[in-house]
Amino acid sequence: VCSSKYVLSALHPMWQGPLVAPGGNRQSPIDIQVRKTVFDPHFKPLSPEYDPRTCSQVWNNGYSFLVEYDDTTDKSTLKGGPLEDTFRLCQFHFHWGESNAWGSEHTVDRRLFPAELHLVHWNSDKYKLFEEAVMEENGLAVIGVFLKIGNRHEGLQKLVDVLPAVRHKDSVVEFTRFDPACLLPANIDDYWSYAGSLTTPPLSEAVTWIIMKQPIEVSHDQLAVFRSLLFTSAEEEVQKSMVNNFRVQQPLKGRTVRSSFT
Ligand SMILES: NS(=O)(=O)c1ccc(C(=O)O)c(S(=O)(=O)NCCc2ccccc2)c1
Ligand SMILES: [Zn+2]
Repeated sequence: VCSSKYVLSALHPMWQGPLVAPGGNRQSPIDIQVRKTVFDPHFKPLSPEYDPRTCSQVWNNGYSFLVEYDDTTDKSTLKGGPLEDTFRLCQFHFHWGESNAWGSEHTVDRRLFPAELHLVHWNSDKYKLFEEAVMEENGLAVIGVFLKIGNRHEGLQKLVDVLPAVRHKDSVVEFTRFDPACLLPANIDDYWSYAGSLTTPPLSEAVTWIIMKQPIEVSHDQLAVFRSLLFTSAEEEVQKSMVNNFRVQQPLKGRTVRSSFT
């Protein structure tokens, strides 16, 4: 399990974090200007190998909902692509808007998507724990997948069906045997990669981002269930809809975005 309450509970009021982390020169998210990306012929095929049995729970941390995986062994890993080491899956979550017009964190030539999926992995070759890896520049690898409105996503529906059980902040529900590979697009060979950061506090500059070119399709109704979640806990008088949980875009600061395709 890679995210702990103490960090995240302080998350909500400042979840956008400072506009630019003090001294940050590799902050995320960014706009991917396709014509400025550089093809890297050395990228290997990306090889996600996920074991659905490592899926453990869904919790609402007051910022998004996280689907958490048991990351005490190398059962669900990501290798290849731009990565030199083996990275262990610890959680996935989403960012979305109050309307279908926006919601993603990254953009492609300024194009916004209604939502974005992040699969968070940490470098288990070099570090023993997520909390260690998150402090290191090669510590994390996050796969980003854009969501667009279209056909209902059958694989996602199992997750959508349990979301009402985690409506409030700090609620948790058991969730097992979910294969996150079903949320990847058909084509995982075409992606962009750049050196960036967490988009939530502590905004650590530890992330190798791998952004898929091909979006996945989800239905309007499925995304509407995301918006039925709440930022607030059951005790709070005023309930706030969990929407627009994305960070503002950050300056590229001279970074190169590499592509796996021409
Ligand atoms: N958009 S993102 O991929 O950058 C991201 C968003 C949310 C979280 C999270 O934990 O909620 C995470 S996390 O799982 O990496 N946790 C980061 C906060 C944290 C740091 C150190 C120890 C525990 C939690 C990442
Ligand atoms: Zn994220």
